[in-house]
Amino acid sequence: MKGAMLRSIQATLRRSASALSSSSHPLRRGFSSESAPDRKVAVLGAAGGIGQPLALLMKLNPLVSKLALYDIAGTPGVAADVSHINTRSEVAGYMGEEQLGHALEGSDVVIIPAGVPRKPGMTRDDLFNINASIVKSLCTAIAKYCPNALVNMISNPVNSTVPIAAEVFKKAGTYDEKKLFGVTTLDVVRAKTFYAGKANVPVTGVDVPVVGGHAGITILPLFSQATPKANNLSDEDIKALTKRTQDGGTEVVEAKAGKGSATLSMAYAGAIFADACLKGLNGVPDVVECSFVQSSITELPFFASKVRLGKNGVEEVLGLGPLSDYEKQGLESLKPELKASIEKGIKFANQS
Ligand SMILES: NC(=O)c1ccc[n+]([C@@H]2O[C@H](COP(=O)([O-])OP(=O)(O)OC[C@H]3O[C@@H](n4cnc5c(N)ncnc54)[C@H](O)[C@@H]3O)[C@@H](O)[C@H]2O)c1
Ligand SMILES: O=C(O)C[C@H](O)C(=O)O
Repeated sequence: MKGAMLRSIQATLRRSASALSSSSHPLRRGFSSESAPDRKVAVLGAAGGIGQPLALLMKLNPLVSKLALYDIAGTPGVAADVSHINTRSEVAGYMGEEQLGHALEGSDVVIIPAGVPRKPGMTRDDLFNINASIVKSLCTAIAKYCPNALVNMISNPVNSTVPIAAEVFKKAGTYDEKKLFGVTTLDVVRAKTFYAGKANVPVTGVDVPVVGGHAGITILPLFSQATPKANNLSDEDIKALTKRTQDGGTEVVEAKAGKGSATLSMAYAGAIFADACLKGLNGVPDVVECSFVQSSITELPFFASKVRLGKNGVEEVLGLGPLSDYEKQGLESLKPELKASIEKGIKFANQS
């Protein structure tokens, strides 16, 4: 019995490794390691629940030549572990504030999953008091040591931490709106999974844009634009899918029952988004992902929508496209909450 189980696990691992090494895998498409330019990626919060699997996935990405893993504790072990994987990038671990500058220097992309996660009963905004200060100090260091890097903000509440980062960069004189991203890819990942399940279509071909922000009703999946089109979904189905996408984070927080929030699916989503940023930097055409960025597609200064990525980061913020009446309502309902979260971040960054 044990032998059969072991053989089955080994077969699964072999299949996963072979899928990852295939040039059609989303994390490998675009360049072979031989033709890709040198790119340094830094992960801040690398010893955490998201940081560790994200470090693994970035180590598997052939577009990365240097991987810097930074945390306030625990990075030497994570870095030693990940560094033994026989892929392109050189890995270095950095621990404690005095090593943060070295971790950041020369970075092309900085991914930030540093900070505390939710426990059941908490909103993402309940994390503000702790995470706002963490993000502020990390962004101050980014402005000093790698002001040209693309910043992928994962730390919650994203609706406030992205405006905080923007204000810190403005004060430092380094702000470039094309280079700051709130990572909302997990909302897209969830919307695709839930839609494929309900519509009974293969998930690999599914696309669903998700706009707005990254908390509760500010997460607005646009199922009217989902592809392939599903004719078997009722209005009630779309409402249920919307609610499940909006509550996806809470579903995981409750299932983990006090042991944190989404880490593995977030690491996957974070790796997909960072890979898209790297492809854009490398000049791969037509790289489009949803992200929470500085925006003028609504009256709000930051908004998540489809974004075309290029050699300088954001190349174009794409519009919302045609919305159903239900989505139009959702859009109007989310604006006051999103506006308040953005303003809270801006106020925090400027008062302390
Ligand atoms: N954007 C999203 O879709 C999304 C999804 C899931 C989680 N998150 C958020 O990501 C964050 C991290 O979640 P997690 O589950 O990995 O938490 P975690 O507690 O497991 O890990 C966080 C890590 O951050 C480190 N850290 C704390 N202060 C730091 C600092 N000043 N500098 C560097 N590192 C620091 C901790 O030492 C820890 O290793 C949370 O805020 C969570 O809400 C966002
Ligand atoms: O829900 C959380 O607190 C974490 C994250 O924002 C998520 O969407 O899973």
